[in-house]
Amino acid sequence: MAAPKRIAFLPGDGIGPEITDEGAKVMKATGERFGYTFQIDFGWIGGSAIDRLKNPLPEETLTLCKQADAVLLGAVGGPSWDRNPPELRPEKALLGLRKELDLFANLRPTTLFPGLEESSTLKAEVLQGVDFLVVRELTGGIYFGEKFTEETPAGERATDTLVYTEVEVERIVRRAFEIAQVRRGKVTSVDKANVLESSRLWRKVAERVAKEYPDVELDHLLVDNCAMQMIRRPADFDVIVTENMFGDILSDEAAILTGSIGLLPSASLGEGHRGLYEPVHGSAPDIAGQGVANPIATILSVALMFRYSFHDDAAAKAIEGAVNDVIASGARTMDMASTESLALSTEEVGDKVVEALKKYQPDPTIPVEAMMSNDSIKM
Ligand SMILES: NC(=O)c1ccc[n+]([C@@H]2O[C@H](COP(=O)([O-])OP(=O)(O)OC[C@H]3O[C@@H](n4cnc5c(N)ncnc54)[C@H](O)[C@@H]3O)[C@@H](O)[C@H]2O)c1
Ligand SMILES: CC(C)[C@H](C(=O)O)[C@@H](O)C(=O)O
Ligand SMILES: [Mg+2]
Repeated sequence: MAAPKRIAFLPGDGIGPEITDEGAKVMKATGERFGYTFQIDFGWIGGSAIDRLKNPLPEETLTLCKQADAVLLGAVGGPSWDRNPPELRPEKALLGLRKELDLFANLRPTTLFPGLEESSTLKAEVLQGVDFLVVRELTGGIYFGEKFTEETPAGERATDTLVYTEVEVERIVRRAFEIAQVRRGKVTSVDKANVLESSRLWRKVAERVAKEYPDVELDHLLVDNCAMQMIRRPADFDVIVTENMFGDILSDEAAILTGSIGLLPSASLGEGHRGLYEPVHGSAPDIAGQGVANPIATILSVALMFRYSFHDDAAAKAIEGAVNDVIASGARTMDMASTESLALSTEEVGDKVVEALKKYQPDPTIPVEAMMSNDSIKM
């Protein structure tokens, strides 16, 4: 048997521990079926790390992540730390980890699960065929620019700067084109080139890179228009590539198409195989500790781990197929259920995915490569 995969396991805050338990359960069940073993190393991160070690991203956690094949993260943050100084905020850990591991490409797929059309606030006919991927730049832009606050005669003045270099834009745009080549061959580059200098650079680089991918169609949208088109004609999108903050906002908006933010997974990748896998949503302090959070975003993030870090599409597809089967069977956590009384717990949904995974049979008439949509990229 191959060497165990090393997993840095970072549950974090709020619902983080509840959902990552289910993610780990599904990861182990997938391992049993597809021949993997795991060395799972726990690390403190976020608010819980501040409370224990006075540091949102302790050195030992960072080392664990650097030594790992993949990182599985729950979420960080919560009201107890909201008044902390910037260096002692839970979110600082997330940004630090992304930067330290150079995870510049954040993939956030959005697909419609048959049977969940009614969970969305949008009309079912608008949602038919929704299957797109937001490729969010993750280590640059306004999140990482110079920031400071100063006293002025007009009172306090706060500054955040939005900076991108050509190299940063090129590598993320290139990644988007590579992904589009194995999807439906369409990239929408989203910017605010009518106002921002950094967006004008973004657009120029996107156009230059596009020439190397004649099989992929490129179009541009201004971010405000994109926010509107995403709910007006969501099925038209294939790959959306955009800068850090626009990607953050647009990917939460995309949750409305699937019916719940509790369904959206993400993979954060660099140049190598190591990746960080986490749900798009946060620590949901309003429902933490109740055992009602939806674990599917985390479980689907584990599927992305198999696909992008272990290059095993069959295993990834098995998890996604099992989630499809569980949703089709009517199993729902509170956020997806039509009435609260019918809702299952976090753990019950995780158990059902494990059961479905054991029974899951790929369709033998479809080769694995043809089943991929959000799938393989050249890395
Ligand atoms: N990656 C991360 O760790 C991450 C991401 C986003 C926000 N945050 C942090 O999380 C905290 C809360 O942020 P927020 O409330 O703006 O966003 P949130 O995503 O935590 O919650 C928004 C809403 O969605 C619901 N929700 C989220 N995940 C759910 C799930 N799995 N199942 C069912 N319902 C779910 C919540 O109950 C809440 O009503 C903040 O401190 C924020 O900084 C962390
Ligand atoms: C918690 C926060 C720093 C983070 C972000 O803005 O990147 C989150 O919203 C996300 O989408 O992963
Ligand atoms: Mg976000």
